[in-house]
Amino acid sequence: MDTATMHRVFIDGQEGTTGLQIRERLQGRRDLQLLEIDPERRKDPAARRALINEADVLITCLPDDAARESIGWIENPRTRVIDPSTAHRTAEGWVYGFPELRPGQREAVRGARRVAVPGCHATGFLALVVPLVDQGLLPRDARVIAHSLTGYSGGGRKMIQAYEQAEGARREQLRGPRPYGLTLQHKHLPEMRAIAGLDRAPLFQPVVGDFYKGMLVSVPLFADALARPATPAAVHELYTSYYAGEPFIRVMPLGGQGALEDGYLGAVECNDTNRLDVFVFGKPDQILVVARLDNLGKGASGAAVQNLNLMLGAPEATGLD
Ligand SMILES: NC(=O)C1=CN([C@@H]2O[C@H](COP(=O)(O)OP(=O)(O)OC[C@H]3O[C@@H](n4cnc5c(N)ncnc54)[C@H](OP(=O)(O)O)[C@@H]3O)[C@@H](O)[C@H]2O)C=CC1
Ligand SMILES: CC(=O)N[C@@H](CCC(=O)OP(=O)(O)O)C(=O)O
Repeated sequence: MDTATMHRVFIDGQEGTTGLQIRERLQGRRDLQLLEIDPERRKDPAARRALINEADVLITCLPDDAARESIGWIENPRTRVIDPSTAHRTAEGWVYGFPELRPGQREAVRGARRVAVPGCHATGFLALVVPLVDQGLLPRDARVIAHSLTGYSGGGRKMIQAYEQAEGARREQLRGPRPYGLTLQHKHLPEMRAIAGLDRAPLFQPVVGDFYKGMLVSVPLFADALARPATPAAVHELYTSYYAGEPFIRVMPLGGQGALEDGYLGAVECNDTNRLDVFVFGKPDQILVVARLDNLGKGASGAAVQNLNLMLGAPEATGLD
């Protein structure tokens, strides 16, 4: 393909955690031309503005305010946007970039001019909860609880440095898992509630651990609080048929058979892929559903590239599948 027919992509924030991972996934793509900014000028508004308006697709791997600013500089009507930041996930005029979420979503992404990449915790949560709500098993007014265990890369460059450069007593402290979001106001709550169509936000509590990446999002359910009687096997069957044919979502055997090690569920087995594994555990009166993903894969950069491919009419595979 010559450069005149290649899709021009500009990653604003190309040196950050998400930006670097997107670039890695796009390496070697012959249908794309990556517009590179001079590293010395990567925060220079004039240099960024020029590339933004040269691009067919702008990907904003930036803090929320910088992402809003970058998108505000678009003058070229051809420039489409993929925004991995938190700024537009429930905003009017934006498509939520989770193609597998429900029928029609993939088509909506294909035709979209503005796509918001879901948050990593929200990706796991919604993969579990949307099928239950849409199939009428989980009432919209349910009181939903969710936990998430995540690697530290989700906290961006600063947190990565904090973990990787710690020494002495501080290093010892960081070995232990650390619950956070303890005001119960995590920034993913608005998208969790709105996209799932729940009447109220879940009670959500994440934990960060001393490992680079990998994520387990879990939602416990009492069987008698569901809209109709359901066993773990019935919930497993529901997910299996809901996600049938989806290349990146894998419903694992009931009870995690064959996927647990001495009864333990690993958090890192989807790393370096765009995959999300769904697990169903339980006994007759209690059900636990768990999503496993790479927080930097299906939880961020993999999802961004999957959306980019759909928008460009390219094969959906993300380079690291
Ligand atoms: N959708 C998802 O699942 C995920 C999304 N994110 C989101 O993606 C965005 C980036 O996160 P992440 O990659 O982890 O963050 P990082 O901190 O690793 O990277 C952000 C990058 O943006 C640069 N930057 C900051 N301000 C400006 C500016 N005004 N102009 C140009 N560059 C700027 C930073 O440079 P410097 O370091 O020099 O300041 C850094 O290189 C955030 O909004 C985050 O919320 C993150 C993880 C998952
Ligand atoms: C460990 C850690 O701090 N993780 C981040 C994950 C952020 C994320 O997924 O993404 P967005 O920034 O795009 O929302 C957090 O929980 O806020």
